[in-house]
Amino acid sequence: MSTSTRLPSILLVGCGKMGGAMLDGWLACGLPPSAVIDRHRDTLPAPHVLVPSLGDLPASFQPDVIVLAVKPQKADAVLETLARRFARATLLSVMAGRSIASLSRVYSQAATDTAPVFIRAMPNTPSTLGAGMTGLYASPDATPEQKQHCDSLMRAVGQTVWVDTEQQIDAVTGISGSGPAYVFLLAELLEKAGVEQGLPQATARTLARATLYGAGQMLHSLPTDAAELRRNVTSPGGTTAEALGVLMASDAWPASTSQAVAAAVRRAGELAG
Ligand SMILES: NC(=O)C1=CN([C@@H]2O[C@H](COP(=O)(O)OP(=O)(O)OC[C@H]3O[C@@H](n4cnc5c(N)ncnc54)[C@H](O)[C@@H]3O)[C@@H](O)[C@H]2O)C=CC1
Ligand SMILES: O=C(O)[C@@H]1CCC=N1
Repeated sequence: MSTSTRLPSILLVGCGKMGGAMLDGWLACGLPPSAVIDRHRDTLPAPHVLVPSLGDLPASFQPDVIVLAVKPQKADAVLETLARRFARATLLSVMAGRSIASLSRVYSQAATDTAPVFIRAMPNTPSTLGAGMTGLYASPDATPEQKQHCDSLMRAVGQTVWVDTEQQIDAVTGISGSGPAYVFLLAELLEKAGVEQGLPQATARTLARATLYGAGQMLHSLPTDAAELRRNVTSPGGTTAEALGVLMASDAWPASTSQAVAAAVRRAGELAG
């Protein structure tokens, strides 16, 4: 997905699976001169700058937005060095769980006279193909321009929704942040079941992947409720009804999906810091 809005310049701290997925999308959308800090990233096209640590950044570099994409447990060391270099900054955190209160506390304790503004985003890895889904929450002191900068970054790699409370970002994490993993697990399990039913592995793999792709395309393109799309596949007395009788038993998918999402949300709360 491209965007006609000019993207802000960024300093991306952490370019692993999620940071890298977003960066791929931003580079494809004409990111203005920006910088990335990650020892494990090999290359970055000019005019962007790749450095192993903050101390290696050109002294004059001043990004519009600092994107935090390290593991939540690594955030404190990163924030302490950032606070000493960027007293006033817009920081977009994609870290699961870490609360704005905890991030602000670390920032303000690391240096005097800081005034950071934190915005939280919970993206997902389909961002690498421009098919991401990101939930955003801004601290009350964020300006419309700061929110617009962050929204345009995330819209450059997919869709965005803003939520009203910070707690809702944890729910977003349980649904769409972690959600691609649930779908990939379904692909694995369908492939395995196909092999159990006598199909060659490559055939089972193609069937599983193409089915998830086709069903995903229908969900994406049609306004129809998912329940109606499901009913359209389900002939009375037919094969799907038999399968759904197993999957829709109250102790099967309805229970396990709620429990799985609740477990993810609970873990996000534990990472708040
Ligand atoms: N992987 C996913 O699907 C999603 C991840 N997130 C969040 O994104 C963040 C990163 O997760 P992943 O990309 O999966 O982890 P990752 O381990 O793939 O990436 C983290 C990167 O941070 C780098 N790093 C570590 N310390 C650093 C430092 N001091 N300065 C600069 N770079 C440093 C590492 O070299 C690594 O490349 C996490 O906070 C996670 O909660 C959010 C949404 C989805
Ligand atoms: O597993 C995690 O903690 C991160 C956040 C959402 C997806 N991956």
